[in-house]
Amino acid sequence: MAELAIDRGFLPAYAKLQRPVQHAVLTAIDKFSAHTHAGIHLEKLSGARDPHVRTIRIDQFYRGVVLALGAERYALLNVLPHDDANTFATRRRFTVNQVLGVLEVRDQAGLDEFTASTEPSPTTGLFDDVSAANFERLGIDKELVPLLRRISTDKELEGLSTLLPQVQYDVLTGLASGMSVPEVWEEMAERIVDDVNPDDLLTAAQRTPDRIAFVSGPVELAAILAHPFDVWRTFLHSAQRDVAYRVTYTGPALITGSAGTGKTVTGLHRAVFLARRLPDDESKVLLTTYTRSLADALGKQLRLLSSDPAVLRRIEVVGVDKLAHQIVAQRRKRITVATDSIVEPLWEEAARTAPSQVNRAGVVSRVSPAFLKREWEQVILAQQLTTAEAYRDTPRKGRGAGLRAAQRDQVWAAISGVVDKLASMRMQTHTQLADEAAALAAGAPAPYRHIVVDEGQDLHPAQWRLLRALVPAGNNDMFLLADPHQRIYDSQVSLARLGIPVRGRTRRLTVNYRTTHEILDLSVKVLDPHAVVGLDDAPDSLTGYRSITRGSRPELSTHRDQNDELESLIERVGTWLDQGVEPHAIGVAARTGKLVKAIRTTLAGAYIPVADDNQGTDGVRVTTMHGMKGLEFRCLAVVGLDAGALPAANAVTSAADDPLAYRQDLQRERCLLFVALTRARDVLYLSHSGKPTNLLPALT
Ligand SMILES: Nc1ncnc2c1ncn2[C@@H]1O[C@H](COP(=O)(O)OP(=O)(O)OP(=O)(O)O)[C@@H](O)[C@H]1O
Repeated sequence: MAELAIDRGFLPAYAKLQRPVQHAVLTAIDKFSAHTHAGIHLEKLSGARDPHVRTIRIDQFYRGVVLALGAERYALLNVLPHDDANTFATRRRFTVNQVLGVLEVRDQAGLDEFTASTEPSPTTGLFDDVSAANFERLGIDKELVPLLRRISTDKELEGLSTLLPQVQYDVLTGLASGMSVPEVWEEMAERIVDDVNPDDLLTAAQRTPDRIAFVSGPVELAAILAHPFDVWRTFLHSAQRDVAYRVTYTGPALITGSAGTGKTVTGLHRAVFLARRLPDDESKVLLTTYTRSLADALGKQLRLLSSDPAVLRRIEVVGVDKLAHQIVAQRRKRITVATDSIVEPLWEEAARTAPSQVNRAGVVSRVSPAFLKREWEQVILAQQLTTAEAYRDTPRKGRGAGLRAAQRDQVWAAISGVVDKLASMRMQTHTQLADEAAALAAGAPAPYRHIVVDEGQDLHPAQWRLLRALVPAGNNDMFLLADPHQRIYDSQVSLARLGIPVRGRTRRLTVNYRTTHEILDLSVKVLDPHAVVGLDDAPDSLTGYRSITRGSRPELSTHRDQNDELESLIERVGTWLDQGVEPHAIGVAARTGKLVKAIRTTLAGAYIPVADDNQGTDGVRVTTMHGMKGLEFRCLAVVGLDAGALPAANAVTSAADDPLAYRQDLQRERCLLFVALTRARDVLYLSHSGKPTNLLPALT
């Protein structure tokens, strides 16, 4: 019986078809599976670049393009109107990558045209440093090398993006983005195979799950086609697949990768993979993340990925704060969480009444509320210090200028005042709850078999201690996803010191699936060029971080005052809506809650629907840059990018008071802007009134 596999490119093509054509496609697929080879009308094409390509009738206007893999197996590549299908089919050639043994497709006619229209580079070529032998080692075809020698700019290379086989293009963009040959090779190393047979397309296709899905039957096919836009459900990038589907990690694994590299997607696949392998008892996977709204989003995506009740029953999705709350609630009924609006005034009062300090240079300064709060969370709670003596002796790594013993006593007294007040009000912050929950969990049997953590870069040590206590140490215990470039709170965590050793089990994802090249280029320039330190205590660089799509350049709009700026925002959002962008696919971000409020009122006043979680209404999402974490939008406006607002004055220590803290605070503000900008998929609009922030690079 003939068997049909689905190519990745077929899904977006299917999504665009009218319902009756989609229906005809399903009928054709059904017939295909029911017939033997002899019974299927597969048409060979004259002039085809590849003898294995065929077309198949869908209806009187549409044809499917099919690749014969051998042994009565076929892959459905595309469905197009008759003439377009023929053009698509005749231009393409299918080969086997000489190093990875995977199936490759190239637009051979396009490559021929490109070669004919490109002059040899008169200046330095983009790949002058890469020898022919190294190209071969990285799986680049010999026949392509003369063409590559003609490429001298990123833009020219990009002209090849739709023509070259994807894996070879990935290698070339890696090299062009500054990765060395060994670094690119390292990324491929685990996937290299020895016995590549260039004529065996079937084996090659079976090795290419990021392109070709062999479908077990009509049920699986229907599940894939039910959400054709969510390609990630079926086709993971090979690097994502490698980490998500590895059978055994001999302990905690850390997956890093900057914004949009598919960490969440990879974590979801891992959770489902682990759940499927659990024995049929009460064993569970915990899938957790930083906030409740992120956990809700994870839950929704999880249900998109798997509808199997047995799998869903075994995966518990819950935000880490709620988790802590639940655990403490099992012990005592009355828990009152001290929210920011309760705690902030306490810190302000403590800072106002604390004695002023004199630093080593003799400069007198007052402690700020933010300093006290961070000192409590990042030193005292992080290290579980309970006495002034313990605090006096403790290292304050990463916390800026040193404090002498007398100063530490003053700081301790100020902080204790706040902690005592909270206790007298019988209230606890989320971090305190996590600390208590961690202690409770450590004394009880671990309830989960596996834990998957998304957005790990912002978790507090107390939250890590809690998670550590909830799963027994061993194979596949913890699967952690984090990006230190998106750290927007203060937690500087060393996993090793928290009993979560990831050495030898860290992997990095580098391909951004969300954001266009143009948006990513701008976003990366916002970050400090110095490498940041990851949760594994190692420097985390952005080498090789790249996008696979192109789009329009981000636009910076300048205004004389805020009213004018908001008027333009209304116009811009209105244009997006008129263009058919759905309200929920539009985001607006600002640095402060105050500006967010003003924007909401302005948009609502212009009859633009604004999302409101409290009321459960859908619409354009307007939120602070902090609230943007983990989200994404087709069109995004980031407004209020004024020098006076970003970096936010109250979030940055003065450089004169403490140069190290100043640098850290500035870095956090950069990360925050980076998080906001990288939420955009296709279009990014920026605006300011007054002097623009200097965190933003010049836009040309
Ligand atoms: N293999 C894939 N195929 C198609 N789309 C993908 C793939 N992997 C990720 N994506 C898409 O790219 C976008 C970013 O993915 P995801 O949110 O998982 O990245 P992330 O690394 O968690 O991002 P961030 O850290 O910025 O929140 C999503 O729209 C996702 O659906």
